[in-house]
Amino acid sequence: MTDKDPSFLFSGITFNRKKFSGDFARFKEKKEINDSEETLLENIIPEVEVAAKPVKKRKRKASVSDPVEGFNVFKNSKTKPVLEENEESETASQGKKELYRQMERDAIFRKQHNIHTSGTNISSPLHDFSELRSRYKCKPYVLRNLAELGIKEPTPIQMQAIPILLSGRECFACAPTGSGKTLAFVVPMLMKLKKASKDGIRAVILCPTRELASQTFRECKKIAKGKKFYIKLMTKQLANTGEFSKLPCDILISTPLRLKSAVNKRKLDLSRVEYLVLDESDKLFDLGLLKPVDAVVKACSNPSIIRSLFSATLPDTVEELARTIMHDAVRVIIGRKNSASESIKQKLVFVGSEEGKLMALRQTFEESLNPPVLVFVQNKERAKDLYKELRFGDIRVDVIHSDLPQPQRENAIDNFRCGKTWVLIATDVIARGMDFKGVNCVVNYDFPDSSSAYIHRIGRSGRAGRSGEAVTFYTEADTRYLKNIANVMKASGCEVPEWILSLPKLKWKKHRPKREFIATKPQDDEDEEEE
Ligand SMILES: Nc1ncnc2c1ncn2[C@@H]1O[C@H](COP(=O)(O)OP(=O)(O)OP(=O)(O)O)[C@@H](O)[C@H]1O
Repeated sequence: MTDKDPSFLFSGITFNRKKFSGDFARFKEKKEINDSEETLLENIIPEVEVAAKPVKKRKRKASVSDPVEGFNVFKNSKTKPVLEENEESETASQGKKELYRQMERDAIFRKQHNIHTSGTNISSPLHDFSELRSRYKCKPYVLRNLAELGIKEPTPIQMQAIPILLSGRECFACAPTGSGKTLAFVVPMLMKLKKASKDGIRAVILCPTRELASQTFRECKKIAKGKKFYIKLMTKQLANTGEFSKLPCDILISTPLRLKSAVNKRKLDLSRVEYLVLDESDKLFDLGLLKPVDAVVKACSNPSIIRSLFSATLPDTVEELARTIMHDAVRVIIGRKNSASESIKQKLVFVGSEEGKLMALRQTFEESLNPPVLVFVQNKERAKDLYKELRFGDIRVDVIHSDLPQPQRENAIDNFRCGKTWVLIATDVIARGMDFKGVNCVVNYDFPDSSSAYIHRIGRSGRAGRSGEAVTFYTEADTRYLKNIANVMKASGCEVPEWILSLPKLKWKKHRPKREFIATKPQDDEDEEEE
């Protein structure tokens, strides 16, 4: 990027200050708050949360007005109303008392649902979807569609993220895999957009993979059913030939690369976008995708845009980066940050060497194969190799990786979804966000390259309150990295052998060792045959 074309994520946006003087003043004020790190940390991050940066914990005395976790956030907040009864009129003081009571009720409710928030003046959580109507005048079609999909009660992330987004606040949210994050941003987006319009693109959802983008597209359509919204998926064809200037589009769902290329090459205008969602945000902020994401964020230049970030894993580095682009954002964490879903039974299996894996997998399938099963490997070559080994057996097996043409990738997903395929061999291309109903078991044939990869992979099972199982093979070479996975397992309530927990702590970047070929016959035999 040139100096004239500064990175948005790192340098901030430049816009016409005169034209948007009102908005600029608003941002300037917030920027000043953000500039003071102490103010930010003191006011936004409550002591109960894992702070983005190490902060000295201030000792605080318990008081009667400080009954539950979370409530203190408001007490410490600089924007909080201060009760000074002598100076206040009776009515105003009554109003404030009621406000505090409401805050206290909210804090109790959040505690019951494991919702942790930080930020000031956070909207009360939803107890029930019917509140969308009573509190926010939601149109009946949303409630009707939710009911038709069998969705009765909001999940904790929906309870809190929906009212935050409806109140016009930015938000970064971290909630376990399969906990309903998609609807947590789709529902408020549709409600805020109100009705279809032909005035350019109004909302963008960025997803790291095409499969996830098309799944999110379908989810949006389901919730918008009966209402004539223009919801578009950025397909290859649309990116290459679409008439963007005439395209009516309320919500555009895309991967970053396709969207960036449409913006650059075909002059797609994102300057009117009012809502931007970065789904699987930590993946989007990975080095490989950061540039196109940055370009898209920059192209969405509307100063009143509301951005939100969602993921099941939110590393501190991503949070720090996110803070540089967000304005007065509310942070919502469900349960513990960066933890696996508690409904998954997790197991580690020692297989000795690479050769041992194939035997272990075959044995596992012989003993009990309870489809649908997902088997994750380290890369596409290994996915192809493992598929070759398994495809002639009795098991209905298929494979998905990024070398396959798009229609074949879609077929693999569809066949797995409808039960035609029992075992799907996959690379991490489908490790995030994909919602396969009722995956019974995830096998990590190859050890995941990070603890967040582990959390996302195994999170393809145990979704929406269902139970699931995850088996992770490890070899001698993987042993050094066991502890990180074991910590995730322990935090989600699984038993882990003590010796693993006492292994030395290792700073883990990416564990992607060169692995031997997957083959039934040892490589030496094959060489002999060739000779
Ligand atoms: N309130 C609800 N009640 C019941 N089921 C729900 C509810 N909200 C969403 N679901 C269902 O839960 C499943 C998982 O939802 P979703 O894919 O949004 O999870 P997620 O949190 O985004 O997971 P991931 O982190 O893996 O992307 C979906 O099948 C969805 O339809």
